Amino acid sequence: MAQAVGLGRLPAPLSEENKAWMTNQLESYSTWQMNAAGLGRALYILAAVVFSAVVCFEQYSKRKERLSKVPPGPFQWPYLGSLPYLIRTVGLRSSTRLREKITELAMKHGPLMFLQIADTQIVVVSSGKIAKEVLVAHDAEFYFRPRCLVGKYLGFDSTNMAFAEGRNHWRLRQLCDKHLFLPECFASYGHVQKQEAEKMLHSVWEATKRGENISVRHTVITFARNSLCRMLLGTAHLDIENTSLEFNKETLITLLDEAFAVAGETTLIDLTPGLNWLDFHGREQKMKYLRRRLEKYFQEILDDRSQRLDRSEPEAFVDVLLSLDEDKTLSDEAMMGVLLDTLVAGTYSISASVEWALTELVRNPTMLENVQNEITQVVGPHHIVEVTEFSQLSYFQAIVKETLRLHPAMPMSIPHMNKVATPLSSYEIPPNTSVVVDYAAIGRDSEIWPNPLDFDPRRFTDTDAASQIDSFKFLPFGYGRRVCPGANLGLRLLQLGLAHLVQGFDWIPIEGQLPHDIDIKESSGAICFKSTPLILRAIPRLASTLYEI
Ligand code: HEM
Repeated sequence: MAQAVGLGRLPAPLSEENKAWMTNQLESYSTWQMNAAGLGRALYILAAVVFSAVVCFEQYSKRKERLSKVPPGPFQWPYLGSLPYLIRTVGLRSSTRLREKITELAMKHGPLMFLQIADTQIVVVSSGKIAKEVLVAHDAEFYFRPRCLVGKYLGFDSTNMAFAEGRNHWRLRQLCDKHLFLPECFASYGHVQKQEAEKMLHSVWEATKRGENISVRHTVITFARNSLCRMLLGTAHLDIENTSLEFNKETLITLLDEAFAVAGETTLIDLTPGLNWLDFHGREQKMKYLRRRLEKYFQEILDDRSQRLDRSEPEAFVDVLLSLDEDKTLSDEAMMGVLLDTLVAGTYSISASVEWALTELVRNPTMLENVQNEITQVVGPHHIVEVTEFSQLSYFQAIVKETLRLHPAMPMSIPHMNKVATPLSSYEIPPNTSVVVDYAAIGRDSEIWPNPLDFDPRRFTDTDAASQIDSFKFLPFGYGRRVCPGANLGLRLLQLGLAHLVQGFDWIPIEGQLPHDIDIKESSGAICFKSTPLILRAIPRLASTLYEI
């Protein structure tokens, strides 16, 4: 046995047998250790799997329970909903087929459809019966508007009429109803509307003398925009040659056209705030820039009108707004919002409707002849039709109503929204759901309208349109608290414009086209125009003195 100085007795070296035994023990220990670690890991994985399964199951059950309460709709992926399908069929940043696709899906899934797109829930209503529940029984619940980029920028932080809510909305509507939209108010601007209609007649006549074809859309937009601008902003600034101020007619036309184009182009990104970060094309930047220009433009008008205001005799609606608001309860933004709202909503919806009516009349020459004969019978050959004569023109009125049924200028409502869970039919609509009423689908419902896609004014010759609206058979102006406030004014200008064009001219397709070559494809966008502008030949049919102004 070895002896080391100061270390005491050292253990004897291991025998070969012991060494082997130890190695064996160590090996089995490390195998055991490895097995234990593996087991731990396995248990950990198992726990994670069980936990995930429980969470998934819970999520699945919740989702199943939630989906069992909401109306039917297309297949929904967890978190993404129907986004992948819509991206595939419509595209993320395209507005072209979105409305069409939604209507198509609703035809497949029923008159009350639920659509989940990422973080946004949408309900689409396409029958009059359910629309009545939304707009009458639950009008107070579905009266709100979802937040969106258009409301933020072009609605001047949702202070305008289309996006304001609660007291602010109610106040704006009261004010506009009382000073602009009541028949006796807009009738007081009758001379302005008449002058603009006569100017339109004159401009078409001049174009026929030059042998030009007529762009009906351009002609009617000019008439509607000029009429509304003069009623809302006054005549002065439209004609003024004032180099120190930015406002002039050209600026206004550009701004309104841009606002109309931007506001109408709803894409999937607009519908779903959670996808706003995908706005690589800078739509938000475009709106921001447009809002700055609109603000500058309208501020100059407000300042200018405030200075020149003769409080005893307001010339235009803007003067009424300013004189009513000496206590400053209406912000400048709210005034700008209302002016922009009414100019854009009014100009383009009236023009789209007149263009559709004339499209159908040229496609059906007998109807055009019949309506011209009726106007000649009632009005005679020596003067141009007056607003007071419209009530005697029953066939003409039927044409207007049939146009609004088959081609409503605003085919879908601006989205409504509920803030609390709301029962609808036998379902429950979760809070913060956007509710879109498909007004076009209601007017084309084959259960109510036989051959719904045929343009047939006889549907309205013997019936009272108001009762059709009250029974929710067609709703061109919406209904309830969000009903179009400009419906009566819109109808008046639509009739005025159409009656002048139809009385003043025979309308025929341009050379090389037959009546039925004129297509009735619809544009995308919130306001639905014919997809290609209507270009026609006009042939004067009255004594030339009637076209002079
Ligand atoms: C043929 C003419 C017109 C048609 C077919 C039409 C149709 C409509 C429709 C369907 C709505 C949406 C209702 C909803 O959200 O459920 C609406 C709203 C609106 N319209 Fe019209 N409109 C016309 C003319 C006008 C005119 C001339 C003006 C103003 C001068 C106007 C101003 C508005 C405004 C401000 C709103 C938003 C109302 C709110 O949210 O409280 N519209 N319109």
